[in-house]
Amino acid sequence: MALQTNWIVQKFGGTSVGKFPEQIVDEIVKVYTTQFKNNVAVVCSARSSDTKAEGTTSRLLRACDLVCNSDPSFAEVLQKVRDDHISNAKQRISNPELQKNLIQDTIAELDLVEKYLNASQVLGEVSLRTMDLVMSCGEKLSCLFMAALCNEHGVPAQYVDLSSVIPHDYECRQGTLDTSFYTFLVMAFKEKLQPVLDLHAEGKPVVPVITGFFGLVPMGLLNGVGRGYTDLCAALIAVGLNADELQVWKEVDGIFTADPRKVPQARLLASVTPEEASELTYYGSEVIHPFTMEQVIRAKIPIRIKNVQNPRGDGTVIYPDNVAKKGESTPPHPPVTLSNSFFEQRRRGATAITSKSDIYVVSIHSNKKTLSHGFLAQIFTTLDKYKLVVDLISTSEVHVSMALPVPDNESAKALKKAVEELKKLGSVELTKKLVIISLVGKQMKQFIGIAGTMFTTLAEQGINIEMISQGANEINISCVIDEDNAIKALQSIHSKLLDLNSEVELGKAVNEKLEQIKRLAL
Ligand SMILES: Nc1ncnc2c1ncn2[C@@H]1O[C@H](COP(=O)(O)OP(=O)(O)O)[C@@H](O)[C@H]1O
Ligand SMILES: N[C@@H](CC(=O)OP(=O)(O)O)C(=O)O
Repeated sequence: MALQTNWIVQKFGGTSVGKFPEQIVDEIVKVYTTQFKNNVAVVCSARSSDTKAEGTTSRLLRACDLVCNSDPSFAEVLQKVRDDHISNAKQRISNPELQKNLIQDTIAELDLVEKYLNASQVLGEVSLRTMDLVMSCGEKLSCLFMAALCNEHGVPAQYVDLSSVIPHDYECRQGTLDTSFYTFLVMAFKEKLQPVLDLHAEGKPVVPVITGFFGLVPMGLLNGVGRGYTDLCAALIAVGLNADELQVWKEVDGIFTADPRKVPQARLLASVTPEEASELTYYGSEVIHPFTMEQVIRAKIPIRIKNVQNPRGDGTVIYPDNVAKKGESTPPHPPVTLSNSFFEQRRRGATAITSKSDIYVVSIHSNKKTLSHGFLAQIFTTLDKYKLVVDLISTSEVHVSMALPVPDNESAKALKKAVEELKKLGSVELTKKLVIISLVGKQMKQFIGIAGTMFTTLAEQGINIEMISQGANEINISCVIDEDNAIKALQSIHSKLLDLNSEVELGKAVNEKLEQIKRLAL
């Protein structure tokens, strides 16, 4: 039935490569290649030995910032990256030949970065292109190391560098990240992987260890895609290889009904739809880069989120609930071919709850009697000028409230300037230290009273609501509250709408109907 290629793409994040490289090789890559007989392609992000904020990509970007400010201490930051990678190589690679080559390659890559940054210092600027070149070093070093570790541990592996797949003149020809660009990338990746595919065809399988950095993107990778770009890279490789599954390995068992660090009762979800995964990521639960989904879903490739520290766990599958599986031309026709898990999925009202911190609310009260035409346009032009994005908005006749993420000093300064300009339109009120609480679920629109329960629960807890908004796609109900109440809000709403018992009660009537259909189908 299904057109299986036996290829599985496994993406490992920076902290996993930093903390658990041996487990990745021995308990994951080796198990999938030798025990499950899969063809495995590995994609890695830049190493973070502890947190992402202190990881290699963050350090390389900090070095770029220092150069921009004519601060020569960028060399010290680069030295940290150098020391970290060399000591890691010495500690973890014992084969003298492999270790020597790894250290040589590591030094060569970092020397190159130093050259770029020295030149930038002379020029007094770091161009987007240079920033991408510098950033690519993180994934190169990480993959050089992981390829060496695989070989040392008896898994034949080959380093594959995608950092130069985009031709220099590409920007002139295209300029945006559109479907044609993605199609081009998929073809370019396939070409780059052809030698590996040839080895497989000759019966000499080798695991490609592929840089999660994929070249000098039009507008720069940070501008165009943002941090977390390796997820997208892995997705495009999965499409290129027509993989059976894209596995995104993290340090959490999968997607939970809430952040398990904040809500101890949170449950692991067997599956979520791509829309739900996107909303959860956007509203604070860093699950997967949102651009990833579109690519693999088009190619009907399921994404599975799994835990590096618990490789035998099932994880969470991200897959549309209305699309046929790979190899099937149409979706499975209900109810006969539907599995139990499908029914399980149908039962719930809300799927998960998430919170996004560092939110400010800007409220503008127009000085005209009614909203004049152009009022909203003026507001958004001002916000756009200062590169500020709006997460939620609610309007009344003469009033507009907007929730904006202000995660750093730079955006706080930009907002201050924007507020000064907005004062020309009316009175402006700014409220800080807020969070957005979002309830996400594709089935929510079929349930009456979920929003009611959410807001009554907050009222019962004595939590004041600054702003309410329901996403136009009806899979998200959000509100803004004081940040001090975030955990209380998450836990109390979870207990009313997402704990196993509450869910059973809420969905009782629907469940009975589904059981009836199921019985009829058997
Ligand atoms: N709904 C959720 N399900 C799972 N994890 C979540 C959720 N919301 C927030 N998180 C948090 O997201 C983090 C993602 O895991 P991690 O492997 O650390 O990410 P990365 O690989 O991107 O660095 C976890 O620390 C987890 O606590
Ligand atoms: N190194 C990049 C790419 C990435 O995807 O990272 P991670 O997979 O660790 O989120 C970053 O930090 O943005």
